[in-house]
Amino acid sequence: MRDAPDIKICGLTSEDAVTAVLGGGASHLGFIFFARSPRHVTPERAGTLAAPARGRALVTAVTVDAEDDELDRIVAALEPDWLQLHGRERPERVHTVRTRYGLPVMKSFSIRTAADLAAIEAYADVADRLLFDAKPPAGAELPGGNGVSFDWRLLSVLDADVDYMLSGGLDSGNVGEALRLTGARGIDASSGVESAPGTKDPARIAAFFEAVRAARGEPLSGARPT
Ligand SMILES: O=C(O)c1ccccc1N[C@@H]1O[C@H](COP(=O)(O)O)[C@@H](O)[C@H]1O
Repeated sequence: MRDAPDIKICGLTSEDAVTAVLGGGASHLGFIFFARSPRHVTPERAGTLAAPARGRALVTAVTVDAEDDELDRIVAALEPDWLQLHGRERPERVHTVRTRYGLPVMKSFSIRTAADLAAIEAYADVADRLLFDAKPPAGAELPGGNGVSFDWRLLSVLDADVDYMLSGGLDSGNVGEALRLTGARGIDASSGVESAPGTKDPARIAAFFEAVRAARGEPLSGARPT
């Protein structure tokens, strides 16, 4: 059996959500720094929310084409373990960010067709991990967090050693299929575990973790030994 996937729950804005995500066994927590997002938090608020995660899960700062001064503030206040670059950052910029902060960088790619995967080659030496998200729908305000999926079978052309997280519209109803169809070493969910944009739902979070366990044939947390 494949190793258990990393599980990142992104866009956390409340203590209750952080508790639910840590209780489920997440490997990564994500905080969004993008003013137009309903999940946007200040660096200071993210730092407070992240406190219980230290030593239990990796804290990820999600930014979109952020300049150095914004990244400086985020890194100082949050002390993230990872930086997720979810904009149009070129390979040179990814390299600069990684070097400036000495942190691992996850670079996102917007996927709709097979041709969209061509972009990843240029990032092979500068990104520590890739993240595949669906291309935002026309007119979308956000570059991510839109709750839409892409055709996961497109990823079958990737070499087995490509380390990526899969995101885009994942929820408890489809994550099992996503794991079955892809070689994702990590999965990332945001709007699929919310009751409304920006409001994480502890029951949906718990259902997401249960669905991952079920897909892997692991005992469910509610199951009692007989
Ligand atoms: O969630 C947001 O609001 C967001 C804003 C700006 C950049 C990225 C954002 N979210 C990322 O989008 C993907 C997929 O989210 P979803 O599950 O489809 O809602 C995830 O990696 C988030 O980190």
